[in-house]
Amino acid sequence: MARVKICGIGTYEDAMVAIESGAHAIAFNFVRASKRYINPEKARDIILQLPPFVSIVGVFADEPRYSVEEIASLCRLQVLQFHGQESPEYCRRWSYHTIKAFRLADAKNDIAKQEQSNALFSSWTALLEESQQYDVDAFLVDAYSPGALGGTGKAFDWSKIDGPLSKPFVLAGGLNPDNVAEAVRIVKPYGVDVASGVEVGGRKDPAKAKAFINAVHKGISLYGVSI
Ligand SMILES: O=C(O)c1ccccc1N[C@@H]1O[C@H](COP(=O)(O)O)[C@@H](O)[C@H]1O
Repeated sequence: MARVKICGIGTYEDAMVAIESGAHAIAFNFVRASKRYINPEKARDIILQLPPFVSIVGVFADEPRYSVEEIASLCRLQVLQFHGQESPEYCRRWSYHTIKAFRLADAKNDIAKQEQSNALFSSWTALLEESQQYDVDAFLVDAYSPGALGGTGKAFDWSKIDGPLSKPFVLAGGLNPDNVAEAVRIVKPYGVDVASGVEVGGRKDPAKAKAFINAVHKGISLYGVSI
């Protein structure tokens, strides 16, 4: 089945909801502008109480390299997700697994002029071309939502995905228990990532998280192969 990452862990309870539901990875958000931002010390306190065999991911956006290094070491992160305008050079030579996130808008006109960025595209071809510059371990594609870097619960038009990326592909943006089985069937991603879709009142919800992972099981697919 597709790997599942639950993003935006804010409490120990959130983490255990994700883990007990069967998530393969959980993510802590260190993007200061995010409503899911967590202070690194608080994240560390949670992480040190967690059981093994779960990948711990840190989400960053245009954070200076030294600061990412500090947080990754403090929190014993295993994976870094770069969700801003990080360059190919910035994304190289980390001693952690790395994921570069791009955002895909449904149409060119949707993109506000002041938001043009090297991580924001309206065509799969352009995204694919840019991705070739990056030496990372996986790519994540999220929806474009004006004024936000991610975590908005908005999906993009999956039919725009046209051809494989060179590294494992994580689908994100507006996934929830009702649409993720179809998303997995259509897109056949390596993994799926969810924040809003498993929350109630800003906290991870056990029923939604379990329903999400059950639905991923129904969609199946890992690397495009049904297993
Ligand atoms: O979750 C956030 O608040 C966030 C903020 C800034 C960058 C990334 C963020 N989260 C990522 O957004 C996507 C999709 O979230 P959603 O399921 O649509 O709510 C996911 O990749 C998160 O890692």
